[in-house]
Amino acid sequence: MADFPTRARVVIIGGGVVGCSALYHLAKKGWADCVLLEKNELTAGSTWHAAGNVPTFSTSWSIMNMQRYSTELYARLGAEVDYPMNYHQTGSIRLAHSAERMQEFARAAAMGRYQGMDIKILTPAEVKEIYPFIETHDLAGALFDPHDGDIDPAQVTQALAKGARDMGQRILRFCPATGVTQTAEGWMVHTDKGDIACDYVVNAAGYYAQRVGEWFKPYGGRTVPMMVMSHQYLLTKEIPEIEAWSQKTGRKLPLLRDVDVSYYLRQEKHGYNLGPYEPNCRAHWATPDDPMPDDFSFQLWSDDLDRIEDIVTDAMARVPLMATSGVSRVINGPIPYAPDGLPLLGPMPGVRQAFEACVFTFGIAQGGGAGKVLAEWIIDGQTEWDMWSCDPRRFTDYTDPDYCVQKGMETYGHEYAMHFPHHEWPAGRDRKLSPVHAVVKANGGVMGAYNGWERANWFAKPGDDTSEEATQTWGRAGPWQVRIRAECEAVRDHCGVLDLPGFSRFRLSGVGTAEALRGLIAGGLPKVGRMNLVYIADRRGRLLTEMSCLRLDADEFILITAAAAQWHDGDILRAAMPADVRVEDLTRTRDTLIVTGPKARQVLTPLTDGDLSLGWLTHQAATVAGRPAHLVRVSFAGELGWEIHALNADMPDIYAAILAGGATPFGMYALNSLRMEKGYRAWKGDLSTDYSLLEAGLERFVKLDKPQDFPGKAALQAEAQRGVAKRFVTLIVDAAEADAPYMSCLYKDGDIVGETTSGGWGYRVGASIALGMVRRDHAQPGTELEVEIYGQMYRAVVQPDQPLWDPKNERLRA
Ligand SMILES: NCCCC(=O)O
Repeated sequence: MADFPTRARVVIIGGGVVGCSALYHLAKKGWADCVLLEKNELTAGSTWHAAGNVPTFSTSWSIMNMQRYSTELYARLGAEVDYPMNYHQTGSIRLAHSAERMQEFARAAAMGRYQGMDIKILTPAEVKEIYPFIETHDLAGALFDPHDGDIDPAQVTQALAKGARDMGQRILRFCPATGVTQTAEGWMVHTDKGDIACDYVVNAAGYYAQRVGEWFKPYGGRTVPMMVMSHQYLLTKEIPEIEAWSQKTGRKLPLLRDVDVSYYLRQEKHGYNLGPYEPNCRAHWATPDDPMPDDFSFQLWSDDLDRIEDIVTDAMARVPLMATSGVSRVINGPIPYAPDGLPLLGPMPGVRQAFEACVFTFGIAQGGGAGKVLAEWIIDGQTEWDMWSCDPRRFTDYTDPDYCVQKGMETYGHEYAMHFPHHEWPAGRDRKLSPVHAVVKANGGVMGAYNGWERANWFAKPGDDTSEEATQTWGRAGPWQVRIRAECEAVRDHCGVLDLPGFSRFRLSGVGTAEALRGLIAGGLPKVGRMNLVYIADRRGRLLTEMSCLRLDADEFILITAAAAQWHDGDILRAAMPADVRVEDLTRTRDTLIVTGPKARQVLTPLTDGDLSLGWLTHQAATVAGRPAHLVRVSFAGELGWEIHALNADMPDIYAAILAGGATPFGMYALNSLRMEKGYRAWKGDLSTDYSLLEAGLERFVKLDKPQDFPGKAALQAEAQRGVAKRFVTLIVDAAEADAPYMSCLYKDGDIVGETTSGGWGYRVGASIALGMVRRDHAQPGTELEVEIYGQMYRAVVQPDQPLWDPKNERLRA
C-alpha cells in the first residue's frame, strides 16, 4: 500500500461509532496523527444495526454526563463537519407502573436538572396529552426527557469519521489488525498491509474486543470481561394514523419506554420500532458448539419472535395502534455486554499505554461522550468526570467466561430494572469466598458481592425475610433494619466482629521505597510500627485513591485499600514505583477481621500475646488464638478496635475464638452506618476524582510544604491560595422513610448548591446522615439547606467540622 502509515500517535482498532468518536475527539484535542483500523467497512459490527436511540436518562451521574454530552455533540455535529444527518430530538416518555419507579424517576430528574436538562415528571393525563395513542389508566406517571430521540447510527459514525479525516486522521478500512507487539516506546500494531508503530493503542473492537484483548495478554493483559447477547427489534409497516399525526403536528412521536415491561417503542418513518429486553433472553457465541465466527460483518441472526411474544402483546395493549399493522422486518443482531451492562472505557488493566473503549451496549447514546472521555484519558491521563462506573479495572480476576455469561444475561433481562440499595443481584455469585465464609453464612449472613468477594451485609435471625422481593424499596425499613440496629448497638456497647475478605493489599519493599512513596502521596509516611491514611491525587489535585499505609521497616510498607480498587490502585503503584521497588499483591492470600467496640480489648486479651496497650494507629505482629497475625489499632467503625490480618489458613481459628469470646458478628450495612457517623469517607462515593483533596476536607493529609514533588502539588498549592469551590460537609437530614442516596441534590433557596456523596441512618446518633459537597459559601456549620430525596424536599443542616459520634475521638483512643 503506497501511503500506508508506518507511524501514528494512537492506533484505534475498530471502526464503530465509539472508535470513530475517539478518533474525532483525539483530533479535536490536537492529536491529529492517529490511525483507525477497521477490518471491514465502518459500522460493520454492531453499529450498523443499532436502533439508534439517544437517551440522556441514567441513574448514574457519570453515564448521564456521557449521554448528555452525546446529545449536545450530535445536535451540532452535522453543521460542524458538514455532514447532514437524521437526528430527531423527539423527547421520550418513560412510563412508571409503581410508586418506586416514580421515585427512581424523581431522583434521575433532579440529577438531570443539576446537569442543566429540563427533565420533567408527568402525570398519566399529561402523558396522554403528548402521546394520544397510549393507554394510561394503569400508570403511576412518567418521566419526560426532552433531549432524547434517535439518530441514524451509520450517519453519525460517518460524520465523526469525516470530521476526524478533515483534521488529518487516517482511517484504514478493510485493513484488519492482526496482532500487537510491545516496544520500548509503545506498540507495533500489525496488519496484513504493514505494521504501524504507535505510542498508544485502543481496543475499540466491539463484540470482537475479547479476541483483540488476547493479543495483550503477553504484556500483562487479561481476558476482556464480556459476552454477546442477541437483541431483536421489529419494525412495523406504515400506520396511517401516525402519518396523519406527524403531518398535523410536524413532529415525530416521542420515544416511549415501558421500563417495567421492558421495551422501547419508537416512531420509525410512519410505523413503529419495538425493541424488547426479554427476560428469557439468548446469549450467543458462549459455548463450544456456537463459536464466534471470524467475520460477522453486516450479518444478523434469523428472528426468534417467540422469545419476545409476551412483550409484543403487552406493547400492543399499551399502544393499540401497534396492533393495526403487521411486522415488516425483524433485526436480530449481536450486542456486547460487560457483566454490569456498562462499557469498558479507560486504561487497559495491567498494560501500559493501552486503553479499552469497547463492549458498549448503548454505543450510539454513549459513543459521543465516550470519544471525549477516551481522548482525555489518553492525552491528559485524567478525565473531566469521574468515570469509575466504566473503568475497565472495576472487573478483576473473578470474571471468567461463565461469570460473564451469567451476569450478561441477567443484566440484559433487567436492562431497565431498578437498582434498590438493599438488593443484591443473584447471578454470578460465590466467586471468591472468605476462609470463614461457611461460619458467616451459618450465623445468618445475608451476603453481598464486593469485587467478587462475598461479605455479609447483615445477619438475619430465623424467620427474617431474606427474599429478593423484600428488598424492592428505596426506603431504609426492611427486615434488615432491626438487625442493623442491633449490630450497631453491639459495636457501640460491647464488641462486634466483621469478616472483611478481599481488602486489597500490596506489599512494597526494596531500597528507595519510602522516597518513591513520598513522591506519590500527598502527605507524609508513618514511622516504623505505625500506620496512617495516605492519599494520591492526579495532576489537578483531584482524588485518585486512599490507602491505609502500614510501615513495617524503613523501606517496607503494606498498603491496604478498598476491595474494588485492587486493579486500579495496583496499576497506580506499579506505574509510580521505580524498578528497584517490589510491588506484591497479597489480596488473595490474606483475610481481615474488624474487631471493634468498647469491650474489644476484653475479648482479645485472653486470645493474643500482642500488646493491646499500644496506641491508636499502631500495628504489631502477634499471635491470636495461637495463630500468627498482624494487629492494627484502627477501626473504621469509630470505636476502640483492631483489624486482624492473617493468612487465610489461620483465620478460621482466629474467627472462631473471637466469636467464642463474645463478639457479635456485624455486616457491611452496619459498618456503613458506623463510618458515616464518624465522617469517614468511602471510595468512589465520597472520595472520587470529581473532587480535589482540599475540597474533600483532607488538608491534614496533604503536605504542601514537603520537599518532594507529588502529583497535584502545584494545583493544590494554587487551590489553597484561591480557596476551594466546594467543601465536604456532614449534614443531618430530617428525612422520612428513605435516606439520601448518592448524588441527591442540595438546595439553598431553590438553587442547587451541592450534592450528597453518601447517606444513611446513624443508629448511634439516631439521625439520618448525609455526607456531601457544598458550595463554599453554604458550607458553614448551622447552614440550613434542603435535600431532594426521591422527589421530596427535606431540611438538611450542615454540622460542625467534627465527627457526629465521639467528636473528640476518645472512644477509639481508649
Ligand atoms: N440500542 C438500545 C437502546 C435502548 C434504549 O433506548 O433504551
